[in-house]
Amino acid sequence: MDLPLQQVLSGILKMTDASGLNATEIISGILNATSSSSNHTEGTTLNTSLFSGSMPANILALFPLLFSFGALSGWVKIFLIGGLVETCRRWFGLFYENAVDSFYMTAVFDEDDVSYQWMMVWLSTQPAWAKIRQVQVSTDTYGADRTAISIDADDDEDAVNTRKMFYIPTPSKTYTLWYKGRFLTITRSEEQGRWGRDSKLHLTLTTRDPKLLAELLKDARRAYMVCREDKMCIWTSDSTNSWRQVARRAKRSLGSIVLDPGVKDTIMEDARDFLASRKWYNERGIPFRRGYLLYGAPGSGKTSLIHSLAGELELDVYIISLSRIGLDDSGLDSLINELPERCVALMEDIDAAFTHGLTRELDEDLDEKRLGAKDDEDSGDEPNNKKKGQMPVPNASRVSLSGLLNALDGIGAQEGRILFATTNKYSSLDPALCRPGRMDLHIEFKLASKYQARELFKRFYNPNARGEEEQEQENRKENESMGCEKNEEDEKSEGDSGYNSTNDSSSSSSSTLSLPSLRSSGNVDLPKPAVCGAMHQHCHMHGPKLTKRQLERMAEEFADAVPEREVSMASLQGYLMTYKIRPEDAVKNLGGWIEIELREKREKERRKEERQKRREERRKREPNKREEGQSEGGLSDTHLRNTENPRIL
Ligand SMILES: Nc1ncnc2c1ncn2[C@@H]1O[C@H](COP(=O)(O)OP(=O)(O)OP(=O)(O)O)[C@@H](O)[C@H]1O
Repeated sequence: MDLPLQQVLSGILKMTDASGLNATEIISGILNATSSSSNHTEGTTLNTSLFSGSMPANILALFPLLFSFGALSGWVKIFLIGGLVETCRRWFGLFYENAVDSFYMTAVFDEDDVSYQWMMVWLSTQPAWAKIRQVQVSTDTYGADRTAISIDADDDEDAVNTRKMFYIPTPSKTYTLWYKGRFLTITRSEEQGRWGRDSKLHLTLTTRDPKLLAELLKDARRAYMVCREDKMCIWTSDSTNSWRQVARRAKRSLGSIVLDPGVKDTIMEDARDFLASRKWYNERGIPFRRGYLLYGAPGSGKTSLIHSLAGELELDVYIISLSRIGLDDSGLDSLINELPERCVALMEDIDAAFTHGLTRELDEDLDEKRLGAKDDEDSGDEPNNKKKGQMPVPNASRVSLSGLLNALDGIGAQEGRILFATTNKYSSLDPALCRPGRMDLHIEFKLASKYQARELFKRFYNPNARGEEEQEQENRKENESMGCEKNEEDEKSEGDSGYNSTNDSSSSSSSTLSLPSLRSSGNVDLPKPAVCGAMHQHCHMHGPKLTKRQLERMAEEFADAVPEREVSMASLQGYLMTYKIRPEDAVKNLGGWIEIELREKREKERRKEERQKRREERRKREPNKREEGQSEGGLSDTHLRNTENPRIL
């Protein structure tokens, strides 16, 4: 008989002694049962012998024992003792864990959360991090210029031309640091998540004081804000309807956007006032949300202004692309619900989602192609682009108007967000979309005025100059606070145009001209847009330094030649780009350029009118056919003036 069997039998003997049963009988029964197999298999275990071959009859003898009263009490004792031991073990484990935990604070940071980025940036500011010996190299900036240690820190030229590289914690490795005299460990883990690899940071801080962790988080947030203070983050939604940071841009100064006097200030003040009025809204039970509708001519600065305002208000921009393939009502709803509390949500070309789900340009192209094909058909000619002309318009967006309306002010719509929507087709928007509560402030952007042209010129050749509006404001403030007028010297110090100014401090007050590296021949052909690329190579060169008076004079001449509300600010800027360092030529050649622009514009308008006429005629011929491209969402042609009281600037 092998050892395990002996142990079992002796155990049974002990148990039965206590219960007074005949143990010998039981044992002999078991021995009989095992004898047949153990005879020819030395060392067979109890299990194999009991359940092999012809034994079932003998094994049955065990059952009366197992269920007999005396044996049962033995089993109960075993269970009780076992249970007691296990409970003690668990209690001890729990106690030990709690005892140990009371000396630590732990926190987990998920990669999707911005706090993960705070920690990564904070880590990079730690002197100990510079000495680490095992790292992962990454080109991800985690929303700030510096996460972990930048390898390119001393090699700026290289870093400008290529993507920067960073040291980040290796997954599963634990790093130890000190924070305010406390021991801190950081471990980064990577797991396969539902949509790809999920990264987490696990932090353990040896302290019993929860405030220390809060302090660390505050420090981390501060480090992050300092790191990105002149930057703003752009977020878009991915195919899973989650927000992803896609870019980090330098903030654009509000002064670089030239609008008619008062417009910028009105929007800025309104937005600032809104952000500071949470309590006011709560007290009155008004949803704490604000919507701005920027409409008007293309290239008039709508998008630029939004980005600039967001930068000024230190808010990130969340772009909601209504025409994104795969986005439907529920996706839009969840996107809007997931917006952070303080942010700028941007819906560009809000009309496009309900017409074709395509960009305006593509719309017009397709319209033209379709009409071209149709006209060819009408005239009996074989259309060259018949296939293209008959190309079905892909309707990528599945967002309905009611879905958008619900998402904008439904129960789940995020509080504290500022919504900016832009459109070039104001009149085609549904009044419900534009009503106060959804779009509270409507701002029209027109083609360039003479005032804008003049300010743009000044800005272009002296980016550091303050605009007329800013200057006036500043003067007003100064006069108010000091009660004195600006002296002559101050005036002079602004004499330098600053255009391509060097670091030489003397230059800031000088009013001399530095020789332009590239002089125009005086009679330059108007460069076509294609030439712009070639001109770029000169942008690092120095242009003339203009005195304030020269700049004013040129700007005035420039503005005189720009017809009121005929060309866009974007095209004016494009024109100036071809004269980056030749302001005089820009003024001289403007007349010719304007002529061409106006001719092209008239031509476009004429074509548009013709198209419109053809459409009308077709409609008359086929009255029952719904006009192509009209959306299912059914945007109303009713003009907004019928809506409640939107504030229109
Ligand atoms: N008012 C302006 N002041 C300064 N720059 C302007 C202004 N308007 C347009 N620009 C310049 O023109 C370019 C295009 O401007 P932006 O994209 O903001 O126009 P938009 O009105 O949003 O056009 P769209 O309606 O086609 O989207 C930008 O590079 C911007 O610098």
